[in-house]
Amino acid sequence: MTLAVQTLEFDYPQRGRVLNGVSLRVGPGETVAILGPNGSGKTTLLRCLLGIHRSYRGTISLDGKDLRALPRAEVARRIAYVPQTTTLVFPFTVFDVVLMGRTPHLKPLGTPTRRDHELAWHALERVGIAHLAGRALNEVSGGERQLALIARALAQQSPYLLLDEPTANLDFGNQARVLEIVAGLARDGYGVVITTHVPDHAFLACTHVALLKDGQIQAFGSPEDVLTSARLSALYSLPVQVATVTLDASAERAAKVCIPLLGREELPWSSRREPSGTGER
Ligand SMILES: Nc1ncnc2c1ncn2[C@@H]1O[C@H](COP(=O)(O)OP(=O)(O)OP(=O)(O)O)[C@@H](O)[C@H]1O
Repeated sequence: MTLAVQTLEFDYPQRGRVLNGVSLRVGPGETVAILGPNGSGKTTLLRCLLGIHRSYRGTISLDGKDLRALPRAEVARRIAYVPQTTTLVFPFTVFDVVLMGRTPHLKPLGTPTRRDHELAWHALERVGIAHLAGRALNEVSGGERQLALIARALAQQSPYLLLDEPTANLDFGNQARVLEIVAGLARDGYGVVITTHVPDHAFLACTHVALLKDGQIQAFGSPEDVLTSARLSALYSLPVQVATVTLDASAERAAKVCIPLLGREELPWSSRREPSGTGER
């Protein structure tokens, strides 16, 4: 049971090669963060994984089957997608939009059942916006809309979820809540892929991380192994320090944080740097 990408290449006709030799995989209980600069190919990769871009070379297999050989409805039942933004022409309510997540499970011309309604409510409650159910999606804030789109994907109950910058429009608290949801989904056995511009989020919520630059994977593995100062500095072309911050006086609880140095010699707050060769990455 995996969503596996092997030596993927993709070209846009006017742009040329955008993905080059990309390989990675996500299985149940795993969350892969794709990190990379603007324009490195993250959204294009997600679009290939969703079967939207089909003219790629290489292979994408979904639970052992070639993605391109699967009917679109089957792909939709197995992979849910949370886009960066959505604008709706019609004034659908938040609840309507979440209920649309059940569409791949409906019979042709079928209408949602009571169970579908229950699953939509459950998804709204899980992301903490049940109180917005009756509001028009176009009239809630950008962050609330993002949470509604995540709820729609949860209602879809697909074993794989792809989220394109799920924390982009969210305030600090909602970013943490979404990361908690993402980590919880993996614990519940989903396979999750997120794109993000925040390396710290990979430390906080992901089991794996893939670094993508100019359409090529620079490294793939656990955040602990992959997110080093050297790799992040090369990825973003600026000095980045990965530091370990202790969370209590006994230093038993610690977290890794990624800090762009912005020309500073010293880090801006007290932190425990790991010995050279292990933490000083
Ligand atoms: N429809 C398209 N036609 C032609 N070129 C495109 C198209 N969509 C994206 N590109 C180009 O492909 C490259 C990768 O774009 P993509 O959106 O996948 O990057 P990204 O890593 O998701 O970027 P960002 O972090 O800014 O969202 C960019 O150079 C972009 O300009």
